[in-house]
Amino acid sequence: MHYYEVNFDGLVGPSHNYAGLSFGNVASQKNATNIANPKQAALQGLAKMKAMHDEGLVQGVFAPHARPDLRTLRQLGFTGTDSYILNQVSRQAPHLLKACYSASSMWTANAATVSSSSDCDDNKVHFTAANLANKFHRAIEAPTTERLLKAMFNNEDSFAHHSALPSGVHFSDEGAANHMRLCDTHGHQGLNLFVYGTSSFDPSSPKPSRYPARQSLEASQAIARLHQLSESQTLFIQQNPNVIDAGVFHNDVIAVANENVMLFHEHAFLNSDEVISQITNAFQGQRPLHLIEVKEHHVGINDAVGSYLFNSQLVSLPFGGMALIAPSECQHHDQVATYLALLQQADNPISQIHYFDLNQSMQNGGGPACLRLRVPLSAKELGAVNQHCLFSTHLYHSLCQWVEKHYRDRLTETDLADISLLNECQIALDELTQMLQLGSVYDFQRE
Ligand SMILES: N=C(N)NCCC[C@H](NC(=O)CCC(=O)O)C(=O)O
Repeated sequence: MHYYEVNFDGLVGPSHNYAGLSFGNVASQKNATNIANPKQAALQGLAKMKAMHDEGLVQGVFAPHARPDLRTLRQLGFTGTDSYILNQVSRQAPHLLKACYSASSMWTANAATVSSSSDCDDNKVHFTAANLANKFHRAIEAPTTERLLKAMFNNEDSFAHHSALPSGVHFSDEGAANHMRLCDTHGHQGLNLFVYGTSSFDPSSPKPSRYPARQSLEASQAIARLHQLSESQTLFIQQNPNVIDAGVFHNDVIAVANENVMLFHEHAFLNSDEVISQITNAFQGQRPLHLIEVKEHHVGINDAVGSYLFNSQLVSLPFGGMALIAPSECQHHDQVATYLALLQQADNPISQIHYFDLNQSMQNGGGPACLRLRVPLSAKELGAVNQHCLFSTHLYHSLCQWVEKHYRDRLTETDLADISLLNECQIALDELTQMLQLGSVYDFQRE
């Protein structure tokens, strides 16, 4: 049966802003005081989805979360009307208002870990929503993510949903951003690579010293168990703590894989030579494995973090070959652009490189690969997906009109206390859930 890799891109929410919330994510901290343009951010994301769809790939849309997260603010002791809560929190705890207003759910590579039915014992596609325990503004995402996933993949014969792992740092889990899969084609058994920052239970495990490790080994192990993955086809690989300290807060900032190709930086993993031989030995595919290592003298770690080269999407094209979907920052970085030109010429399946302007998301540390959740699906499973969440030219036009109608083109911290922003967000999202036929997934629709 034919299999597809469907990319479900996070639609940028109407409250997209820069709040400096992610310690260890260099871009988020650097741009903390920038003025955001939510309208442009959403349109940039939609342009990428449209281009992927036009390439002949199957593309999906992942709805944003409702912000501000009033349920969390009430849980933290704020009471009264919505407008009173906004007033109180903006005076007493502006950092909480920023956290509860973040549009961070746009980075759907962190929404969940997904396993192909070809890899799971029960032949279902498995989803575990990420608890995102390391950052408060992201740790509040899991309940809505779970609801959205169930509304999009609403079929018990094909899909198995798991709740987020226990909250707290021990099982800190950041989803698919730390998972790669190597295989012949999407429908074949894959080799699952879980990349973690450190172990929470083994004090001797190496750790970064400056920035936090956001993925724990024990979280990755729990997901492999929940998803019924074969032990021989699952590897747990430790990230190099030094690159975490250089701003590589997720593996997808330093490595990307698709089918039989993995593009990675020479410093991505701890004990890299050993990791490479483990991967080579465990890979069961028939096609040649292309492990493309980018050397420091070609692209230094800081240039990789600055350009987000490895946060490109690597996709198989319908008529053969692969395309690298890179942020335009790579095109404007001399050394990286030179490297990519060489990569395209070299003997490997990467035949095309496309650049996208995702600058609004990039300024918060979210490149092309952060903005999408990959879901490998057989033709039958694809038929079981909520079809209203699959991209089409018609949906593209409807979503662009919806963005034009509801989104602001300027948002700063002071706007967050304004009740009219809250109302605008709720009206927009209510309309969106009807367009995507998601049902009442948001708290404000359920109260
Ligand atoms: N690499 C992947 N897969 N995802 C990128 C996530 C970026 C996100 N940035 C933020 O949450 C910044 C929000 C702010 O500062 O306003 C984060 O650090 O979790």
